[in-house]
Amino acid sequence: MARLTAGKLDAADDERGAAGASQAGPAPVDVAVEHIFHIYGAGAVKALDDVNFTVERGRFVGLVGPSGCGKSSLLLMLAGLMQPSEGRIVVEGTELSRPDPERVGVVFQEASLLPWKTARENVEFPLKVRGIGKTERRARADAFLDLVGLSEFKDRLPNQLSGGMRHRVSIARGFCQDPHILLMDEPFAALDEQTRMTMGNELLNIWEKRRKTVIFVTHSLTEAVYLCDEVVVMSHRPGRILERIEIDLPRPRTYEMMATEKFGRLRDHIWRLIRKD
Ligand SMILES: Nc1ncnc2c1ncn2[C@@H]1O[C@H](COP(=O)(O)OP(=O)(O)OP(=O)(O)O)[C@@H](O)[C@H]1O
Repeated sequence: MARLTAGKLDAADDERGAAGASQAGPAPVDVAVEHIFHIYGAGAVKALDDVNFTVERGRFVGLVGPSGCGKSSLLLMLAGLMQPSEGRIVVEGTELSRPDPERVGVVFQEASLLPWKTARENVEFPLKVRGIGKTERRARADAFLDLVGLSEFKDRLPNQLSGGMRHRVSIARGFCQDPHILLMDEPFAALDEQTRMTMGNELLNIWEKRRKTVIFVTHSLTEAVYLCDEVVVMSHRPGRILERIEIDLPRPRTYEMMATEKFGRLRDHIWRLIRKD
């Protein structure tokens, strides 16, 4: 599997100084979720109830909570794809009122690739839409396909790839757009456990190199603890924030850490919060 050797990626490093997490002092707030309330369909379903939190630049933040608590709704709002009934989302100091893929990119649960385009063309496509020239977009797509270990498969169509490979293409496409903030809605949910673990490690490898701000929705508490700097725990619907939990495990994360007492304590704590709610 490709590692972090793609020189082109260094050249494209984030001009915002996205490695803010490693700089002295607190990193700037990248995303502020300000008192979000949301009601679907003429008051029939109250989905979110005063959701309020901030995410600092360069952090990997998990969003967990019981099924139907409003995680996907919140992510759609963070992507500018849906407006809340009340409250606002502020990204880099500006209110987000519409999709802005240069600032906020999204990787959905379904790999959602265009079936008639090759892996490389799929990764390139959003760059093409943004008017980036062929040479540059191809170089960027190839670098990220290399990073997710798919250099040899870049000319294959999605139906010629395994489920795990399609997800890798999808993740390469998300990072390739080089958004400041990357939203991920259960990107590995459809994968078997082994592929899921591998993909989690690949994602961390890319993130450690790029230090994007990541907001990652998952149902897996193990995955949340393993990947994240912080886990935001939501209540049953209508979703509220129950607690923000700092995951103070060292990086790089390793498989062995999962067997430690600290890892177990963090996971149990989140589980008890969700269960008792
Ligand atoms: N378009 C809609 N119209 C009406 N109700 C909706 C709509 N979309 C979502 N809901 C309801 O809003 C609530 C929150 O849904 P949402 O999909 O955001 O939750 P979730 O936490 O992502 O769920 P899951 O973990 O099961 O994916 C649920 O009760 C859902 O049924």
